[in-house]
Amino acid sequence: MNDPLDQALVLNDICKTYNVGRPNEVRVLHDVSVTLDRGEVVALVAPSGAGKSTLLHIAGLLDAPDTGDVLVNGTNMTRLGDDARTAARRGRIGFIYQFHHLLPEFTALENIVLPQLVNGVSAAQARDRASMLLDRVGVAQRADHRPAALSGGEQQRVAFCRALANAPGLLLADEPTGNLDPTTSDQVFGALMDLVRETGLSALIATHNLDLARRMDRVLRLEDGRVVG
Ligand SMILES: Nc1ncnc2c1ncn2[C@@H]1O[C@H](COP(=O)(O)OP(=O)(O)OP(=O)(O)O)[C@@H](O)[C@H]1O
Repeated sequence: MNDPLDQALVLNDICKTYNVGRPNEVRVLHDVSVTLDRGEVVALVAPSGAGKSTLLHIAGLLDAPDTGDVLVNGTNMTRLGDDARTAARRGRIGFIYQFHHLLPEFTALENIVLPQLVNGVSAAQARDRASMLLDRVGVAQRADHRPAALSGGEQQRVAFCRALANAPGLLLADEPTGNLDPTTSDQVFGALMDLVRETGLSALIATHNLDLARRMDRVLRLEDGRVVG
């Protein structure tokens, strides 16, 4: 039996239904179980509407399952109160969306500094880490630009850095390059994978792009709210 501490993420028999008891009830996830070992990078491939975003939100503690358990680094998050769950989300999990969601009034650097300040890191340390991350993804020269002055690929690279700002053990990404043209998507995805591998992160990355999926350790398929392989 595996040591639970070797598992970055365990989803056990997750069920989720929206609008329970109403005519528009949608059963989205049916007994979904997923395990990610530490350092493993897994692609989540699913047709539109299959429940991929719902699953990522539950794994990222942004939404709660109706039944089932979510364990991050061996800690059962479903049993925690709201404050402890928020702290765990901030410190242990990085999230990347299809759209960057950077704060428009702050520079690239400041967007990566802010989540660290919220997590209690000193301003000097936070700036050092933000600079280091921007350098790793090749946008150090854009540190003082606001998001509107960056290209789509640069914005998404900055969003990767923000997700890694607090050195989480687990990265969750929902179509992280889905908003970019194919060439840029390929380059930006390469930068993300380099960063993930260098930092030894575990990651669950949803994508419709099978070429990108093949660059990960394993592909998990979700259909009609069930894991099919
Ligand atoms: N808050 C909600 N209330 C009601 N139904 C919802 C809600 N969120 C999602 N759904 C429904 O649940 C199903 C799964 O949605 P989800 O967003 O998880 O799919 P997805 O696989 O990520 O799709 P896509 O690839 O198109 O983003 C869809 O039928 C959707 O309409």
